[in-house]
Amino acid sequence: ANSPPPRCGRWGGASPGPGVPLNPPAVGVGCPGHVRLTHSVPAPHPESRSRCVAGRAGVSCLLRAPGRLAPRPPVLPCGPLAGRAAALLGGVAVLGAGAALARGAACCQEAASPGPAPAAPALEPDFDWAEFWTFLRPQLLALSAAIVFALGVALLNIRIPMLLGELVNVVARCSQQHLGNYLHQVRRPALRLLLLYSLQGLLTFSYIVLLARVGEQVAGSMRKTLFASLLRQDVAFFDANRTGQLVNRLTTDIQEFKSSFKLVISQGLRSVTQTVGCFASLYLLSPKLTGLLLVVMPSLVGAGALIGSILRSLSRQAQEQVAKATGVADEALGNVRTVRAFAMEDTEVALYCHEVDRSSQLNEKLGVGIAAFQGLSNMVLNCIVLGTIFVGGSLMAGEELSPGDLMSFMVASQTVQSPTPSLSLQVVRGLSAGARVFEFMTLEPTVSLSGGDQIPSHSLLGHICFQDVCFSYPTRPGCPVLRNFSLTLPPCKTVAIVGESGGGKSTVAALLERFYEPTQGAITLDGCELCTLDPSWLRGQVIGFISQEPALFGTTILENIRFGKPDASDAEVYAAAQLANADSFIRSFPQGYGTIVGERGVMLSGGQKQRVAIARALLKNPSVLILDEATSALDTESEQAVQEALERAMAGRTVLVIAHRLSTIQCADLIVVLARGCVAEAGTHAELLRRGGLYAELVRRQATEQP
Ligand SMILES: Nc1ncnc2c1ncn2[C@@H]1O[C@H](COP(=O)(O)OP(=O)(O)OP(=O)(O)O)[C@@H](O)[C@H]1O
Repeated sequence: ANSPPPRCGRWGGASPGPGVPLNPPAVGVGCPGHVRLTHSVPAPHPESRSRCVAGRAGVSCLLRAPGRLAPRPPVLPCGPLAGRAAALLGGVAVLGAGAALARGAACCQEAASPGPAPAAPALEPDFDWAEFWTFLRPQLLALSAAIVFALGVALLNIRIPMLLGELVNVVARCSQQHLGNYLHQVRRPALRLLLLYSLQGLLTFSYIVLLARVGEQVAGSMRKTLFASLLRQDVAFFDANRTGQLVNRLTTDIQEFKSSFKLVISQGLRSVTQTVGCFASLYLLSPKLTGLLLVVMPSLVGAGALIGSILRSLSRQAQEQVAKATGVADEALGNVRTVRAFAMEDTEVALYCHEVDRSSQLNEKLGVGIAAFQGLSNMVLNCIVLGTIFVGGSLMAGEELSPGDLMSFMVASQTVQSPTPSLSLQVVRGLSAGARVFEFMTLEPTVSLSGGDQIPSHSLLGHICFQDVCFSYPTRPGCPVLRNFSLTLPPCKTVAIVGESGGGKSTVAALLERFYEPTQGAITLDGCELCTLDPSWLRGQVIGFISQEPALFGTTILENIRFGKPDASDAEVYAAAQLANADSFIRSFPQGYGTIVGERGVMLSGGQKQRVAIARALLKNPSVLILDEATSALDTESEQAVQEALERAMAGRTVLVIAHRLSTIQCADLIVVLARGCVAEAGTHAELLRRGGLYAELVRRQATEQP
């Protein structure tokens, strides 16, 4: 009855409406002087209040701490089939045949087992064999040895049924002819069998160890390369892909690929060798019985392939549904404070139950399919065993076949049939998982992380110009956010951008950080176009960015501050913290700078987090500082501490302030009102008030909204 609300668009931002560009001239200020920001009007803008709740949930943060999901335990290849021969001696060939299919069924079941949310791309990417080869090549020696050992096991599996037949013949002869020296007669074939079993055990141990090593090395390198590749991608890439999907590629997909790879080498190679070898042995044992098998086998394999493809598709649907359910849980748990704040626990539980129920239905359907497949296969395989005994018995009666040959035939024919169903399913799953991993591994970002010119620190002024910049987000190419936007930020001056929500203020900061490239126009730093400058130098040494919702990592305060400059000494960290007004509160903690801040800094207050973030930004001593609504999420008391820190931090730097609370930017050298993607008004606070335009209207509105 309580059908849950659709999830799409829950966190979606409003798209900008069509705007009329005003095309104002480029604006700037020239008078030098120290700037102090005041905070005389503490009343928050209503938008700021709403951000205070949503922002804490991490919805609008620019930086996110990477999620960590524990990988599933590795799946070892299935064991050899040698035990089956002994079982057959006791006349339980039926169970042996069923066991092989049960493994196939188990693989299907595992396929549908819960895991982290997988990616759901519209089109399945192709598997990149060339890329795969680069990971495999360093492991070639170990892999070759593993293959040789696995082939050795396969050859022994062909040979063992023959020896079993010989042993049965000896046993039959002894019992028929009542030979007294039974032990003497069976000793030789039994010892040979024992030797082969031992060798088979040793080879099996060796190839599994080697394959585990190769699998881990390949998977490890793939994980490292994929992670490095993901971190290199453009910010737009992260707009388009959910974190859960990306983490899934790093964990589940690589795990799946590794399991399939190992299974293909261990079982696939063995089964091909065994099938060819066993058919040859079967033909030598009895051409007539082999002919019978050849008539039945193709139809069995065909039917198996058909049912297998239906099961695979069901398995994929079930896996996607499980991922959907996991996604709902992931989102709710990740935003638990927002869920709590809105008393949405029951709705979230209902939503999760809905997805889990659908997943259970699909998995039950899959279970029915697997059961039918297994039941039918068991019946057919047992009929083959029965047919073999029936036809073989009549051949034995005509003395065309010995009991030992019949035994060998039955064991060898089971070896041929066993590995097929689970393997084909696993190969398909492994290839699609591998294709998803390689898809992002080979993706090249449009802006590389490093490379380009650097301005020597002694001549760096921090003079920034936006010249007729037009911009649309790559995920919304038809919606222009900035239209012929022009602005100059003179060195060591503070320029504030104000305007309606969604007007493009944060976008200006994102372009300056080169998170995105302008669609048209240019941005220059001291006359050099940003696109010619080294992005890692620009972000690492020139620009300090402090956002409304600072993203901290779940480690110590010291390490969080040092994130701004990894080679900074402890003394430098303490100095930055003092400048950021953070040193005293950090030292008041029992562990001081060694205090763990919790996931995304959850164990610190908003104001404390912000001051740690300011210290982190100041540690690199940036020439340009961007403050993106840095105090709007704070209460008056915290704001005061942060504001003091910011004022100290701004001295002697070019500063771009994005503000909602107009009270905080009254002393800026230049205030720019952004409307519909371009500069609608520009001037000092006093000038703009005198003009009585948009800015004056904003000030008036904020004043009346004060409690
Ligand atoms: N990553 C993104 N992908 C697509 N569109 C975006 C993205 N970020 C912002 N937008 C859109 O761009 C427009 C400008 O957003 P921006 O965040 O720059 O506005 P703003 O003036 O800073 O707003 P606010 O004051 O509410 O923070 C909005 O319509 C928003 O929906």
